[in-house]
Amino acid sequence: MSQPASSGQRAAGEREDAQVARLLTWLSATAIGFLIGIGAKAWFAGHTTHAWVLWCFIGLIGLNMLNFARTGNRVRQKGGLIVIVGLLFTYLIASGGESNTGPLWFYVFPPLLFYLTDLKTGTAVLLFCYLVAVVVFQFPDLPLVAAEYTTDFKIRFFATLTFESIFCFVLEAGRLKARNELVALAEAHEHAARTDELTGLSNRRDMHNRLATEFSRYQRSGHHFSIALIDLDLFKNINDRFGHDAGDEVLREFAALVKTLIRQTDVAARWGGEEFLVLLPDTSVLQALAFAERLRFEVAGKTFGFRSEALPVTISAGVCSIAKAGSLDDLLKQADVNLYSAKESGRNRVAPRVRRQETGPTVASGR
Ligand SMILES: Nc1nc2c(ncn2[C@@H]2O[C@H](COP(=O)(O)OP(=O)(O)OP(=O)(O)O)[C@@H](O)[C@H]2O)c(=O)[nH]1
Repeated sequence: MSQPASSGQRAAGEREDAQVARLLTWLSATAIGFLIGIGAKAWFAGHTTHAWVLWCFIGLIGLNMLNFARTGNRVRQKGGLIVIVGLLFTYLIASGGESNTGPLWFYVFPPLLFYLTDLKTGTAVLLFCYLVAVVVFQFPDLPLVAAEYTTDFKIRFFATLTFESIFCFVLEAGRLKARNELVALAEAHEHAARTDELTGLSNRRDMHNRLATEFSRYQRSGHHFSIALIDLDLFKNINDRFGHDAGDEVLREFAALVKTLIRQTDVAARWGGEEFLVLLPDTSVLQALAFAERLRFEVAGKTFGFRSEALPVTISAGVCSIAKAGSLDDLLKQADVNLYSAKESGRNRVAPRVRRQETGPTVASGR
């Protein structure tokens, strides 16, 4: 039986995606604002080259935003922003920025990095940036390196940055753990909301949703589907003679048997009490009758046991195809009428018009 992909996980992923998209836009816009301001300050202080370099970064961020608006590729947008910010910080460390305060901007990097990437990538990029910073600090004579820092500053810079990085790593790891636990919890709740506890099959609510989906598909594309409404015969007797636990065991065993007989695309649900409904997509009424008859035959031939007692179990089934019904309600009603007729004609049979055979499953005719 096919289960839909977890919507808990999907919803969490979509929410996070939208959140990251908002954050990226906000960050890019804020970075542009800062760069305009700091560039202007540098310009009026007479550091025109510094101002132009900062404004060039505005162009890069703008291009990155435009590229995202055009392609919608969020991964590339994230990667682009990280590379641009990394280059900007490298420039600020190498140039010293204004009054050698450039490296201070580096503190923005760790939280941004861990939020935008996973922990492994974030750590790897951060270590690479550390390496760049070490090279710039240790080799002030390198081309494009204009700043020199005191040993005291370097030690404090690395110590505080390392502390901040570890702190961000731990916080992000905690956030991810809590997020994963929440998603798992949401999934468990979602699963419980659509599953019958006793049999592990879909419950009535889930089946209603699946029927509605299948009906829309039928209306859209004309794909037929059928249903088989199945009821365990004289189930009350089993409860009365062998006890409620024995009855429960029969329901579980029957559900397990159904699971082995249906296709991946079929869905079996406990419709209520000792009644089950199987949804058979892309299945004609003849094929559905063949399935129901096979199930009936297997149940009649199977030994249901409870505490060394063999329990007499048979089923009756009413089958109907959407081709014979105008609506879902009508489909369910007709299946119910057919089930009733199967019961009326002596139980352990499939309706409509299936020839009873104890030697093997055979469908006499369809509707
Ligand atoms: N053990 C157990 N019994 C249940 C469960 N749900 C419903 N039942 C029992 O199923 C029985 C259904 O009995 P009836 O509706 O009289 O039907 P039946 O005995 O199967 O007779 P027919 O349907 O006419 O063949 C009742 O005794 C319910 O208590 C369940 O979850 N576990």
